[in-house]
Amino acid sequence: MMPLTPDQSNKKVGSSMSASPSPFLTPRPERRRPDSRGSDWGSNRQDKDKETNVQVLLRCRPLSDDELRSNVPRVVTCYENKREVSVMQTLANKQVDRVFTFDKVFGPKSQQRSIYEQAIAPIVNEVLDGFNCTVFAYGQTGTGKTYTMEGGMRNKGGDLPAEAGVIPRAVRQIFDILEAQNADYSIKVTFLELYNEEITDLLSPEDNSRPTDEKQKKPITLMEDGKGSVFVRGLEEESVYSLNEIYTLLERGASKRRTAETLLNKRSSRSHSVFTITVYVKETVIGDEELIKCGKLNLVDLAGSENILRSGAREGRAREAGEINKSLLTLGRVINALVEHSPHVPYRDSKLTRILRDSLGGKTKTCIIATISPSAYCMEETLSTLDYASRAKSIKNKPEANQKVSKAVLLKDLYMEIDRMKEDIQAAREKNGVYISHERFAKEEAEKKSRNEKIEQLENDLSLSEKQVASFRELYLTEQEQKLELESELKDCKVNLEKTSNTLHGLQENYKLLVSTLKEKEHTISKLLKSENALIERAKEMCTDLQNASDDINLLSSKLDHKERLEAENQKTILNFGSLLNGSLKDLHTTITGCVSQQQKQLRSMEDHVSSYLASKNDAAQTLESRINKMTGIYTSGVETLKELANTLHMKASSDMEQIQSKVSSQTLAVENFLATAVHEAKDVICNIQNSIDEQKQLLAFSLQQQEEGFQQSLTSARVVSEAAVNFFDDIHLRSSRVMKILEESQNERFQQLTNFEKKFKNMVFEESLQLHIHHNKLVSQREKTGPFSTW
Ligand SMILES: Nc1ncnc2c1ncn2[C@@H]1O[C@H](COP(=O)(O)OP(=O)(O)OP(=O)(O)O)[C@@H](O)[C@H]1O
Repeated sequence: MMPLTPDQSNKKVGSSMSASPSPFLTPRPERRRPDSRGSDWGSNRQDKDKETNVQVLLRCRPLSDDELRSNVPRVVTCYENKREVSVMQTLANKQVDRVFTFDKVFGPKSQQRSIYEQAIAPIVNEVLDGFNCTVFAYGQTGTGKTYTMEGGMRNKGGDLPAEAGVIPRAVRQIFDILEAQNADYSIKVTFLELYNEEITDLLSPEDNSRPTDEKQKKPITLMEDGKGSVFVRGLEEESVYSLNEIYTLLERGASKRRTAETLLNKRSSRSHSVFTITVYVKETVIGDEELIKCGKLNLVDLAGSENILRSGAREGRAREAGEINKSLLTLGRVINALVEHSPHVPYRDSKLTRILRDSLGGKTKTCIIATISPSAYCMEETLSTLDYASRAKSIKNKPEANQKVSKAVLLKDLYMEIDRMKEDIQAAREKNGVYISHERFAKEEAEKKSRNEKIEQLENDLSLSEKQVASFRELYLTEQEQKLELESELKDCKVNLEKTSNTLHGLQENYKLLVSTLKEKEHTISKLLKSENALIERAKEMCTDLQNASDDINLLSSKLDHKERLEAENQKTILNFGSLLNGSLKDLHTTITGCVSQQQKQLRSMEDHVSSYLASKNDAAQTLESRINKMTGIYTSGVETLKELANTLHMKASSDMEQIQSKVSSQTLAVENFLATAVHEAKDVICNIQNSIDEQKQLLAFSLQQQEEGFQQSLTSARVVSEAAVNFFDDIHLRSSRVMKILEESQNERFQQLTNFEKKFKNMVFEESLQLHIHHNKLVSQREKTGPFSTW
């Protein structure tokens, strides 16, 4: 490594926040030459036209241990691949997700290293290419701005720890690249703090003669260089030659930063800090001239935007928070004005915005890291940060590479700087007298000596540069000659141009003609299009009709299906009913047959009964007859005996005959009367019996007849019932088959109608497409006739 201008002492200079490479106050444009890395270094004219948006990255920190312990709900989800972050918001009892998109999104699990490699390393490369770049962290207090920007500085062994943030990593990358290129370089750093609108130098050496507060925080002024750029006058600019040196400075500066414990962060930064690293790299160029390339990286850690009540800030802290919010508010207004392209951008309203002027809407390449917390308790601030960052995405900067400075210029600038410093010292002496310690005097003397040596060296370089200027002059002359040649070429070109313009005129006439034909054609085409549209409309209507018809058919077929299903169900029910009825008829039939057979049995038994009864009656009549016959026999024998007795008596006593005769005759008369009455009675009895038998017979016959009639009647009624059931089923069957037939017919009819309609439709479409085709052909032939220039 060969550090350029090894200026061993600290020096006080005006540190510019603008694009001009401090400490060279008047950088001059030099001839452009290709960069050793292959980039078009110094291609400022091209760069000027290139607008780039401010890059906005979002980082969401993990929940802290306290938050995890108290089970704080998370409302933020990061989708790193989609570069989106969504916040779950509850509005009027409804969950609403607000989604924001950024250039890059880093979730709670993302590591310092990956953030650096993905987002910051390319920016550092741009710095080494001669651009001014700014990275700043913005977010609510306690969301990890300082963690992201600083993190852990270095391990005991000097290595970077895993939690090292953007600043230590950027510094390391710069050194690593320059060393690897074996470049001739010089690095200078400044570290300032902006607290309650006062700038202090975090790198100034401690002065033990001053009271504690004063010695640590020397106010420094912000000045404008008259060209719109801002620089900080009196800011310590330290030259650094090694990584360790820079880390020591960083640690010293960081330890001086004002921090305090708030409810939201145990070590809350109460100020904005700006760490600037300026890299000068010597370039070898054609001839003897040496050019110096300069790039600057501003790493800004803003104080946290905070809700004063929630952060628990009071009195001094509250004023602090108020100032912080005020400067952040101005930053917000500046961002809004830039996004809305307002004619006035209120940069001057706060020191923070004055310092960041070139980074917002200027020539610097800027990257904002917005930090948020996933906690539901911080949702309001998270949404405000996301809105802020989203708006910042639209800010456009016009990055320009810093112009390279020749050594001569550098030398001149250094002289001027020395003069100015001398003037400063003189002024200071004249005012109060200045005390400089021996040590410091010796140091400054040594510094002066080395500077003088440097000046000498630069003077040598200057003479070389002058030689180079001479060669450039020659180059200029040749270029002048070339210019003359070009001018004559230009004249020729003009003549050609005139000719071409004449041809163009002719062509324009042609064009007009063509335009009119084109218009006509367009008219025809528009008509054609209209008819086409009409056709399309009709086709659409037909399609809708067809659709409707098909819908109807579908409906009908679904209805038919339904009906068929119903009929099938009905038939099933009827069949069931029929089988049931058949069963019951069979049962009835069996019951009736059983009944008939029973009745027949009964009749038969009755007949048997009657016949046995008649037989018994007959027997009784016969016994009665036999008895009567016997009685008649007895009577006749009695009569004969009586006649014999009368004869004997007649024989025995003739005297008493008359008496006896009279008696006998009376007796006979009596007996005869008795017999006559007995016979009569017997005859009556027989007659009665006969009558009763007849009556019984009649009764039996009548009951038999009635039974038979009843049986016949039940038989006929059963027959009638079964006949009626059969008729009923036949009727149902007939009706269902008729319905089926009707349905089939209607279906066929519909189908026929549809096929007819389809045919008609196809015919129509065919005819219309034919017509279209004919039209189209006509038009094509017309176009072909009118010539090749006509277009559709
Ligand atoms: N990504 C992260 N991973 C782990 N810890 C983190 C992360 N971000 C922040 N922290 C921790 O959260 C705490 C607050 O972070 P930090 O001080 O960086 O916040 P800040 O935004 O700078 O706050 P302030 O604005 O108050 O200075 C610290 O203890 C830090 O270590």
